[in-house]
Amino acid sequence: MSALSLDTVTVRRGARAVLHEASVRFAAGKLTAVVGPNGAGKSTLLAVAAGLIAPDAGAVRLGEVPLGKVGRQTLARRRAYLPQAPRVDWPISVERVVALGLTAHLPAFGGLSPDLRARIGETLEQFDLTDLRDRAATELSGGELARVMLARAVVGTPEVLIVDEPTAGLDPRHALDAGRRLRALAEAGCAVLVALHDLDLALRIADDAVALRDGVVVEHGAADTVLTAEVLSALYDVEMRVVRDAHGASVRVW
Ligand SMILES: Nc1ncnc2c1ncn2[C@@H]1O[C@H](COP(=O)(O)OP(=O)(O)OP(=O)(O)O)[C@@H](O)[C@H]1O
Repeated sequence: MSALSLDTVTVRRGARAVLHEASVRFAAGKLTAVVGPNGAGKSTLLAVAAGLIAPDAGAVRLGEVPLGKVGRQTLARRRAYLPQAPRVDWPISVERVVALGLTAHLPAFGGLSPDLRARIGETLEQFDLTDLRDRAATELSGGELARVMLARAVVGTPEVLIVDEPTAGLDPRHALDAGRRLRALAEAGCAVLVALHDLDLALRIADDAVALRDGVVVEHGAADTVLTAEVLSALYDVEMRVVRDAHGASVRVW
């Protein structure tokens, strides 16, 4: 059974299908990179998978259950979604932003249990945010805020984590850290879906990959069969090579 699946899902914007009959399965314990050029439909695929957009045709299922039949609180507990370039609009501390990721886990009344407090502390630590915990989130740099929002998405240990371009704006160390955290979540059993323009990171962290172009899933499978020179060159309309050495693989654009 897949943790999350899309079955011939179509999303239309006006007369145009920006996602066309997409069928993809995301397994528990796997990190899937969603790649493709600008406008290919990656964010649309992620938003429909998260239940934020209702498909015009086809079905999205969490486990065996259609998303429309999953209650809102259950959905908020079981899947986390982090959009591209998230914002915080009012001055709230970093620690509280991260705590918001636990909202669906809270009892209706009363404060945070020691357990949940400890989880917030551990998550701040993992994302190198302990020193920033009392800072207003509105006063952070773009990369710092990106780390805070990723921490908020994972603090509730979701079964399915959907993340749109989590490393945009991060410096190399924090981009790698974020990639490692996503990998660790997958290894702990979470189904992780990540839209990525950073193909080197995709090669490094992905088990599976989905290649999208013009709203169509052109390839879907094990990352080493999708993230190949042939597929990537056709996908991005530019000649690409995948170079492997003792340190791993990277993509070169010719
Ligand atoms: N609200 C909307 N109304 C009309 N068209 C839209 C809307 N949202 C997205 N689109 C169009 O749908 C297509 C897919 O957009 P999407 O954001 O999913 O692409 P993407 O692969 O995530 O792109 P990028 O890499 O640039 O972030 C694009 O052509 C976009 O212009």
